[in-house]
Amino acid sequence: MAHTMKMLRLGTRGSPLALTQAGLVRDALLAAHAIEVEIVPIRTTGDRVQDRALAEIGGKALWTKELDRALLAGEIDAAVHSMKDVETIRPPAIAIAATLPRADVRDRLIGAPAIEALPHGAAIGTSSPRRAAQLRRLRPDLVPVVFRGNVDTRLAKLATGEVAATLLAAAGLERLGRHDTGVPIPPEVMLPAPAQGAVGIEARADDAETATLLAAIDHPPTHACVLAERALLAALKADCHSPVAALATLANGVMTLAAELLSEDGAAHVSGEAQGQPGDLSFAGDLAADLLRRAPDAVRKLFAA
Ligand SMILES: NCc1[nH]cc(CCC(=O)O)c1CC(=O)O
Repeated sequence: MAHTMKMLRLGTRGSPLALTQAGLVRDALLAAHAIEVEIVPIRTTGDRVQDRALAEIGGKALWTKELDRALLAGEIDAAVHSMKDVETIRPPAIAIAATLPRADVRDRLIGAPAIEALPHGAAIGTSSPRRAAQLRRLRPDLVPVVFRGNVDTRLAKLATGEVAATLLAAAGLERLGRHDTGVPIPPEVMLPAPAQGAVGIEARADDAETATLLAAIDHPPTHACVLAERALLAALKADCHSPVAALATLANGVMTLAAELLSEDGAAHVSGEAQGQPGDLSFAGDLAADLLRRAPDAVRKLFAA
């Protein structure tokens, strides 16, 4: 053999969804380059701790810490993430090198045909402060209960009748082949989490070779929208445990960023929208400041602490 092909080691969490997403990244890389790709599953804190609400653990970097360590130690060349689980502030030595095209951004309700159709006082399985607050804004009688585990675990728990319904991201359900599970909730009714539906690939900031390989599979519109949603989070000093929703969309080169902040019980909320150019995300920070200015106290105290 004259040549050994370049081998790119791709770190990922080990859940079925994470492995599926890593497979999408591998397939895209193999289609773009004559390289080999090895998928390296890594167990994260978030995978180990299944019995408490993540927000309760209060831990940071639940899904990324171990992958960050492996990346910085050179055990892997890149890490695949659901971007909505990635901390707002990343280590300076790690860069978001690419994002795949975004999937369906909506949440799906599973267990009832519509939020209005849920029985009075129904228990809804979710550990997402955003989903719990949005549900209670629409239906203050509903009772969110802690619901953890990967997508299959949650669907199995729902089947036991422990809760009347649950909400899951359409993106994850689609990627797992569950095309008929649940009904999509329009973003006008329930704005999704920042970066929902976007798969990102991170690499070491000083690794130019990997950056070049990943640039070939980047989807710039998705990348720009994810950066805008993350810029809003940064300006709010929020993270994936904050009751905040945000969605950026691009049309004719103009980006529109919609956002909503809620109190934990959804009784207080504020929402707004801003437009700008994808090359200058200052409008995201301006929107954050405007929302905080207009927010009721019960909302403001959760942000920009
Ligand atoms: N927090 C868990 C998580 N992280 C990413 C997804 C789904 C895929 C995505 O939104 O990109 C999910 C499950 C869910 O919210 O239903």
